[in-house]
Order: sequence, then structure tokens, then C-alpha cells
Amino acid sequence: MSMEDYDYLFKIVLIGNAGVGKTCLVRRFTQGLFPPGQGATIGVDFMIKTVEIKGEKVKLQIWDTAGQERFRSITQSYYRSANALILTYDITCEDSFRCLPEWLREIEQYANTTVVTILVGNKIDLVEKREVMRQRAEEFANSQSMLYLETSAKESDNVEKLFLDLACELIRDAKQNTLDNNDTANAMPGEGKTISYLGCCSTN
Ligand SMILES: Nc1nc2c(ncn2[C@@H]2O[C@H](COP(=O)(O)OP(=O)(O)OP(=O)(O)O)[C@@H](O)[C@H]2O)c(=O)[nH]1
Repeated sequence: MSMEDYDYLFKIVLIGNAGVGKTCLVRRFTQGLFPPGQGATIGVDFMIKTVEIKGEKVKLQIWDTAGQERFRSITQSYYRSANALILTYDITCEDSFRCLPEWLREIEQYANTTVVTILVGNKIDLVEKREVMRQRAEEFANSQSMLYLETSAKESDNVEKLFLDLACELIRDAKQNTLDNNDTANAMPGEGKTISYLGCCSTN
């Protein structure tokens, strides 16, 4: 290993309407808590968490952007260097789902073409208030080649899975790129192990 204390560094950016729970998802994952009375994010916030996946240290830089329209020009500048985007909506808020095509246009315009995007329906603890059916969201995600996951930052449902699955996907991409960029003569011993990583994270 190098001087750095990690094997991989990935940048993950959360986007989506105001109030859907982006900050709460990040704080649940990085600090293990559900903040009471979480206020709106101003501009962009930033947290780091290092996780270990199959013996490799993965440093996640997590950027939490403000959903409010007035911050859009600031948040757009964070798309470009993102390895992954977590596009979040609130399953109890039809409006936040209806805005997704608008967010996808932002992604198309500002993000890297290789970015991994996952659609997240948050607040599944509010069962009675659900306005967006799971199947509908899944179909939408499929149609846009996005992964899909439902979470509750409050109850901690699927939050760990969200970030770990993303990290696995990014590792897989990184290993694949290394393979693609090296002809066989230059391949490092053990590179072939990439294959055995496929599907390593489908924990469900
Ligand atoms: N019941 C429930 N409430 C949640 C959940 N996640 C967030 N909330 C609540 O939703 C509100 C908004 O949460 P935030 O995390 O600030 O939302 P945000 O998307 O970061 O909002 P902006 O910073 O304005 O873009 C807060 O009152 C949270 O307590 C959840 O999983 N379940």
C-alpha cells in the first residue's frame, strides 16, 4: 500500500429536492444518528467515511448538496468530479418524484458520462403516507439505467447498504478500467481477481 491510508478514494454526491432527507442519510451513515430538527443545507456540505470491503480500505468523500433551487448554480459545479450520484426523492412526496426528470437533465448536463447513479426513495418508515409506489419508481429507475433502493434515514433501513453497494460498484468499475487500460503484458499479478468481485455486494 502507498503512503495513503486507503486503497480507493471515491467521491459521492447527493442530489434531489429540498427536504427529501439527503443530509439525514449522510449523517446516519457517517455518524450513526438521525439529527433532530435537521435544517436545510446551505450550498454544499462534506463528510468522509472510510469503509473496508473485502480487505480493501475505501475512502468515501460524501458531498451533500442543497436541494433548494437558489443553490443550483453552486451545486452543479460538484457534479463533474463525482464518481457516483445518489439521486434522492421522498416516497411520501409525489412532487419530489415528479422532479426526477429535471434532475436527470442536470446530471446529463453536468456529470461525467461514467458516473454511477442510484435512485433512492427515502422515508419508507412513513408507510401510511406513501405517495409513490415502489414498482413505479423501480420501473422509472430501470428505464433510466439507474440502480434503485428504498431507505429510511430515520430507522436506518438500507442506509449502510446504499453506500456499501455503491462502493462495491465503484470498485468493480475501477478494477475493470484497470484491466481495460492494461494490455495483458502489463497486467499486474492478481488482476484477474476482478472477476470474482462481480456480484460481491448483492447482499439481498
Ligand atoms: N420520517 C422520516 N423523516 C425523515 C427521513 N429523512 C429525513 N427526514 C426528515 O425530513 C426533513 C428533511 O431532511 P433533510 O435531511 O434536511 O433533507 P435534505 O434533502 O437534506 O434537504 P435540503 O438540505 O434542503 O436539500 C427533516 O425534517 C428530517 O427529519 C426519514 O427517513 N424518515
